[in-house]
Amino acid sequence: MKRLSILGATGSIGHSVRTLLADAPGLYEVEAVAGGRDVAALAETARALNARFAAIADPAAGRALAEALAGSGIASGAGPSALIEAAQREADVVVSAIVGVAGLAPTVAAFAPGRRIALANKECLVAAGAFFMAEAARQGTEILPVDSEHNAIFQALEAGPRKAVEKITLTASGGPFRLKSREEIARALPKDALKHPNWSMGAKITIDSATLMNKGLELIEAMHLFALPPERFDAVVHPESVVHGLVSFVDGSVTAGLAMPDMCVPIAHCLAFPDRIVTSCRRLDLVALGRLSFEAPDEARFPALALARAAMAADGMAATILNAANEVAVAAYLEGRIGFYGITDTVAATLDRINGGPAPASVADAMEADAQARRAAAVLLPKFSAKAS
Ligand SMILES: NC(=O)C1=CN([C@@H]2O[C@H](COP(=O)(O)OP(=O)(O)OC[C@H]3O[C@@H](n4cnc5c(N)ncnc54)[C@H](OP(=O)(O)O)[C@@H]3O)[C@@H](O)[C@H]2O)C=CC1
Ligand SMILES: CC(=O)[C@@H](O)[C@H](O)COP(=O)(O)O
Ligand SMILES: [Mn+2]
Repeated sequence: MKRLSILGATGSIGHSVRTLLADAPGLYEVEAVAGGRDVAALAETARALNARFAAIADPAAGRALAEALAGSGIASGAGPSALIEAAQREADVVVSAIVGVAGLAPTVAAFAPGRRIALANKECLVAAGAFFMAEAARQGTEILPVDSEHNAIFQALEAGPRKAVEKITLTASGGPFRLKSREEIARALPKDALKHPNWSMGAKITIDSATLMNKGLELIEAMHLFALPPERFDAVVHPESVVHGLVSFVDGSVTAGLAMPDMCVPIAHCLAFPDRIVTSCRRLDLVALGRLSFEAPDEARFPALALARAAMAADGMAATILNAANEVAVAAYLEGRIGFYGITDTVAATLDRINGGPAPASVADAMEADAQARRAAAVLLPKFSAKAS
């Protein structure tokens, strides 16, 4: 039986992977699972999946994890070295689903000849995309996109040669504030921003969807995954989240990936590719849906898109800075320390403050730029504390 390891096993993506493993018993046995701080959830996951090894990022949680796994025969470890061990243990496929740039080092550590990375963590590609893709190719590691839009595009691209691709379009739900005024959005509380209209996801990506930064990050992610220049990528708002991505070819043909908004679908594709497995994922019923609608994103109410596009076009570490500042600002917003527009204000101010530099050529480069941006963003945050602009 093939082996699977799951980095970020206790999160939203991790749960969808569990659903699929239950749908397809006998497809994979689980080698390693890794999580951040939640010992009880990680121990429960490791036991349920009968994993051989469990790693927790919190260095102080090692003893608690070992105790929670006592009698199970599951080995465990804590801290950065344990995460690397989880990533490097023998496995055919590694699911990369840690949230944030924290996933970069373990994901790169998982690269190995002939191995597949089922990549959910988009921040890896935003922070260090050129290095990440080149290193995967150098090591003979296959990168398959789990992110719903990129997975749809990956499948749609099979319809023609890369040189015949005119444009790639990602869809955006528009988030919970699609129909709200700028004034209403400025007052939005985390509890409102966390109500995604279509997807149930972790907190960080859900806030990114509300600002539309998620789509900005995804444009950068797509540029690295599909190796086309920035101007070939576009985003369109599609409130139903049924069409996930489209590929326009030079002859006027357009291929698209459709599915109900259920991460089970792209994950199933990544786990089975090039085969297909029978799943319990939600099925698409066009008649029941009735209509699919599309509109242009409003970049005035959602400034994140323009910030991400500028970082995408700038060759260098702008996207690394953007990602780090966004992570800091989203955490501050969730803690009630800044207003909703404080997120994009912090990102813009951090990008203004740091004078660029070359694109990261290693994980260490990326983490150094990330740390520099976090320090700058932390200094800038108080400027936006009372200002629900
Ligand atoms: N959810 C979705 O539908 C989609 C998610 N993605 C991407 O997938 C990634 C995961 O998203 P999602 O599952 O929603 O996030 P969640 O917040 O639900 O889960 C995050 C996971 O990462 C772990 N984690 C957090 N911090 C660290 C750390 N410092 N070191 C190691 N592990 C850590 C968490 O552990 P713990 O539980 O202990 O905190 C948890 O297992 C993100 O990059 C997101 O953008 C992409 C497309 C769709
Ligand atoms: C499920 C998935 O892939 C998310 O990235 C999703 O796209 C978020 O929704 P938005 O389209 O609102 O950003
Ligand atoms: Mn997505």
